[in-house]
Amino acid sequence: MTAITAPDATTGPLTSDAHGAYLVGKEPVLTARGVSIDYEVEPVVHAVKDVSLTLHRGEILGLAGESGCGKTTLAYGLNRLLKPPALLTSGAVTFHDQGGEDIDVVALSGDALRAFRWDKVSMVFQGAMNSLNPVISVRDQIGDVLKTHRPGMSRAQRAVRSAELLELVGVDPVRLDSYAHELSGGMRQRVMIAMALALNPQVMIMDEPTTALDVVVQRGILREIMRLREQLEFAVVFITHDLPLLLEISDRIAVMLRGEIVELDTAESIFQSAQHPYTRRLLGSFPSLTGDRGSFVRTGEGTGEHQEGPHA
Ligand SMILES: Nc1ncnc2c1ncn2[C@@H]1O[C@H](COP(=O)(O)OP(=O)(O)OP(=O)(O)O)[C@@H](O)[C@H]1O
Repeated sequence: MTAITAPDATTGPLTSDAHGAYLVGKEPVLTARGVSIDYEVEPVVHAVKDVSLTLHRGEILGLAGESGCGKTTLAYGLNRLLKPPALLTSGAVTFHDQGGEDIDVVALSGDALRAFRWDKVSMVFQGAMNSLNPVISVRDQIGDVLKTHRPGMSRAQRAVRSAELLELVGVDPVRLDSYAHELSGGMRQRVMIAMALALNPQVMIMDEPTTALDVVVQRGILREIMRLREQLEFAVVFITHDLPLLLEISDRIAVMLRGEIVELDTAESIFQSAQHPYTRRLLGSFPSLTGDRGSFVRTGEGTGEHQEGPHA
């Protein structure tokens, strides 16, 4: 088996071909069993149907499928972010905490639920970069997360941690004094990722985290996420329409069709030997995945993005 090396921060593919090797011996961190979620409207929308999956420590699990298949609804269900008319009608979601405790996510409420979100599982939303508060500095926004969830931290400790978090995501800590409008889209998204990382979550759910950004900025941020995942060992549920991208970054990919997971396998197997006709159709709908050029997906060759700097 090929040895795993950290991808170079500035050049080369986002991740190595041996990615799937991360799963060997890894414990589960989040499991969903028989999860069904409806939107209680007229007529009822069965958005997620009997979904079961296991996310392992440090794993990147890609969720693929066309618009409306239920990816976001499932992700919200995993993090207990569903709001009416969405309702989890059946199933279990269990978080397997680092200390060995199993947490019944569906049963959480009140303070325990608030602590669980951010602390154990955090989320970077689609378009999150637009949700930074325009009248509060980056310092105070990161500080607020720390103040709420780590009340024992002093102001000085919060300042140190906030600077460290910006450095982690490739933003110069002088930006702590900036406001959202003073930052580029890429920087704002990096700040959102810094906030999601603030409490050292064991799982991050990322829903189209870079879709609104241009390709060079997107790849810079993704590379940072890949590097941080190796450094901090959080697991990622990564949602995007961009199947070529998912094949490149994911350890495993779950393919959703009309609320169900129709195929779940390693990225390699999905690419080489997809079993479900829908998966094959989905792969076929991306010209870059077919023919000779398809090879760039697993190697990063020929994408013309090697000259890009790390702080795009
Ligand atoms: N508030 C709502 N009320 C009723 N139906 C909804 C609501 N939100 C989503 N749905 C429906 O639930 C289904 C799943 O939607 P969801 O947003 O989870 O899909 P998705 O795969 O994430 O799509 P996209 O990639 O476009 O975000 C769709 O049929 C959608 O129309």
